[in-house]
Amino acid sequence: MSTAAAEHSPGRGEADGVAARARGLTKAYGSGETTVLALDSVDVDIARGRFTAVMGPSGSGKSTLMHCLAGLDTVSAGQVWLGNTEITGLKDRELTRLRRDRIGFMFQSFNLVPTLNAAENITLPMDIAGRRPDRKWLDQVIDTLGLRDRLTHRPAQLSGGQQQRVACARALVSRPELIFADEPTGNLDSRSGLEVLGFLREAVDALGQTVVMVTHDPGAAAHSDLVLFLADGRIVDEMARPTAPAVLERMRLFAGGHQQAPASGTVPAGRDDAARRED
Ligand SMILES: Nc1ncnc2c1ncn2[C@@H]1O[C@H](COP(=O)(O)OP(=O)(O)OP(=O)(O)O)[C@@H](O)[C@H]1O
Repeated sequence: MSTAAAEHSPGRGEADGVAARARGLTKAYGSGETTVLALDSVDVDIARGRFTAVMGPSGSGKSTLMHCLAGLDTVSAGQVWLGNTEITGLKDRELTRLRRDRIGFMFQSFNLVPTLNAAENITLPMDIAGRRPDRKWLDQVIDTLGLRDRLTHRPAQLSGGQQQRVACARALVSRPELIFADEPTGNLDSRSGLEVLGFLREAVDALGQTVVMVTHDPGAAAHSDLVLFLADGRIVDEMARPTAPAVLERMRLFAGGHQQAPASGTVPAGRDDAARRED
């Protein structure tokens, strides 16, 4: 099915066009009888200035979709655009530059450099690229994420939630067009998970960023504006203004008998209580 996230977005200001788009996106792994069709002709529009969650049973193609939209993986067929740039067909070097300049990534493992302090970790990608961060924006990100008094701490001196906030700031610092978050709360206790979701929400609401988050957790998905449901490599449904019970119910419908219970440490739903800072 084709999604039209921009039309479905709730009233948090107008969505401003499409940040990423795929048409007929197909990804097959292997060949012959062992071929796995991870994505089966997916059409999707990711609305700019929105928080989109991608859900689905294990193996439904969530990570593959994210990797193909982010230019981290090649496609077997179809087209992908970031803004107006078609990324399918770009050469490796062009893709590397596009990812560096226009996309932010947050993964389950924070990938912070242990010998660098928080401030150095935040600006590392820009330092590597030889670019200077916009000081005003950097300050805004640091304050929004509540990291001002943690900047000189190294990762080992920070809690899991604080480390994930640093990872979030690092993803935001170049003011990317699109932030991809793969299970960003997966390694966190529920309170830290809530914090991170609150900050992703704020990145969208206060800083105007666009976030796509892959998650297994209906409570986490409930913080988004729109949930896309994947099953067997296809987008089979979407839900605007999600709530955790409604997402869980929809997951049950699409899991085809092997429904996943939310993991322990599941993040409770609700946006309003999400931004509690524990400093
Ligand atoms: N490198 C690969 N080689 C072969 N098959 C792969 C590869 N990567 C993914 N697949 C297969 O593609 C399908 C989709 O995988 P993907 O990781 O995108 O699913 P997912 O929904 O993210 O799963 P999970 O929730 O378990 O992370 C699965 O059947 C998987 O086994």
